[in-house]
Amino acid sequence: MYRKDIPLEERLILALDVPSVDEARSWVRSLDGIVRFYKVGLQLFLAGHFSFVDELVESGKKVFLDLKLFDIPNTVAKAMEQINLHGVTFTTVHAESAILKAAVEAAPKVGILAVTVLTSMDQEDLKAIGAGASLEDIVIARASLAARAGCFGVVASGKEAHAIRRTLGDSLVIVTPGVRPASSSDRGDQKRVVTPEEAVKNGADYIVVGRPVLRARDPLGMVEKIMEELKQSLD
Ligand SMILES: O=C(O)c1cc(=O)[nH]c(=O)n1[C@@H]1O[C@H](COP(=O)(O)O)[C@@H](O)[C@H]1O
Repeated sequence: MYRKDIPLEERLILALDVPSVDEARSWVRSLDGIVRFYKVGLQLFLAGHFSFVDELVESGKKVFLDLKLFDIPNTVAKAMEQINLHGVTFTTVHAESAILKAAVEAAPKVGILAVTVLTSMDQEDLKAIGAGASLEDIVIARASLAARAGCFGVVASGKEAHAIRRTLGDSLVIVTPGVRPASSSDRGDQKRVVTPEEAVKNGADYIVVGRPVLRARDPLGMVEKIMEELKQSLD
């Protein structure tokens, strides 16, 4: 079951996967009063650095800084110390025990989300890198590491959200990307997709959406549709 204490306007995290700060600003402006939570990923961070992150935070938006850190614990801890200075709500770290523990310790002000298995991967992709276990077992193993390391939550596909809830209860928030509204036929590079409704029903607390909004003919209409679907899916 998803967490009940999160306002509806914060459950949709818009992925600002755009090449410039100007474009990002224009999205945020056009969604003022509708979307309150934004994800800054590698592309935009490399364009706008922390000054754009600070601008978003100062304007009252919540920021998910998605840099998917993966390095030795000391290096991740030093990077996390920088992130800890900027008022971001969530940031991502790949799920390995010592790395997660180092990240949590170094950034007490940031909600650390452990990346389980990317939504662009399927069982075949895992096999190709020598992982013999089932995709779901790997997601559960990584989510369990996240819980033990004191992470705030995990990034996981809506396909495995239910299994995470079944195994770990509601100790972690679940942030779900790879979301495609039923009307959207374009999955892009995503292999494990769910609708907003399926994500919530399976236990996701937040959904992350990029291209279905950014490439929509009517982006505002798409956001409203997703919000409405979220609202209907919450009890
Ligand atoms: O950490 C993430 O946010 C993430 C994890 C994951 O497993 N899959 C995934 O798609 N994402 C991010 O979620 C967003 C999804 O974008 P769209 O596929 O365009 O909706 C992108 O910014 C990805 O970087």
